[in-house]
Amino acid sequence: MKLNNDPEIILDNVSFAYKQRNILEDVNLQIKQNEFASIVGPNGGGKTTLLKLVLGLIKPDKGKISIFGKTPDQVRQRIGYMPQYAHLDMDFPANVMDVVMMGRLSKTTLWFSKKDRVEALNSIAEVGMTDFIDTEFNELSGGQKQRILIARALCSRPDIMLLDEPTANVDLKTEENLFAILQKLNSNMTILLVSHDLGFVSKYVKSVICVNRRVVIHPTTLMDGTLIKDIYHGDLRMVRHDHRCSETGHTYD
Ligand SMILES: Nc1ncnc2c1ncn2[C@@H]1O[C@H](COP(=O)(O)OP(=O)(O)OP(=O)(O)O)[C@@H](O)[C@H]1O
Repeated sequence: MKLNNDPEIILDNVSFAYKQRNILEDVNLQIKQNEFASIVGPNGGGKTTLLKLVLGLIKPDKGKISIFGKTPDQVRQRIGYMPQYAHLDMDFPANVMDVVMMGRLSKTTLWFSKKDRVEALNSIAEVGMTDFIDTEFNELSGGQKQRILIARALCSRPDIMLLDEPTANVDLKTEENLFAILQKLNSNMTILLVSHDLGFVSKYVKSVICVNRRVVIHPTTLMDGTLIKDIYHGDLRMVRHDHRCSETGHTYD
């Protein structure tokens, strides 16, 4: 696979406000192909808002967003999205296959093709859930639901995957399994993932985007200490914070 060194996602001086309340201000961000970045920051800091801007669900008040050199709307089909689990209303009967097939719905056709079904089955296999194809979504455990939601985002075969807290409410073992799935996918797609953890992230994460009205990108440092591994039960990377992320923005020590 040939890597393109030009940034895939560019946010150029982007600001966004809800009802005149500034949520994101002067955001400059460049994400390259095959990046695996974790988006961290305090509650209400603007992480989901950042994902929605990249998806084109909301538009910047100021500045420009370019993805593969186009607007988010123009490349929407190339982006997979897994929304925050807590925001998902799945209070209707649907089995695993139905839920994953929703990821193949397009604006142009109202029916599914054989290819749609094959892609859905492949995505379910990729997250290790083939045995659950006919199971009701609501009967799955939290971790199994998260896997199926990843499969739903995956089955449109996106070049970029946006995931909003995919490991919320799952135990550490399940979290590790989900990250292992994402690492495999990262070999041919760019991954941006909102995470609740501020100090440590999975060893697969290459950089950390810190969002608190303003946005700063950090490198990650591989942890090889057994103590941290014992405490967190997994291989982790530490976020190198050489500044403070505060309400008023980012100040350097
Ligand atoms: N549709 C909306 N209308 C008005 N305000 C909104 C709307 N959606 C989000 N907000 C506000 O924008 C701010 C940023 O919200 P956002 O969901 O981006 O934060 P977040 O960093 O993802 O938070 P969390 O960690 O709690 O999920 C919050 O103060 C929130 O109340």
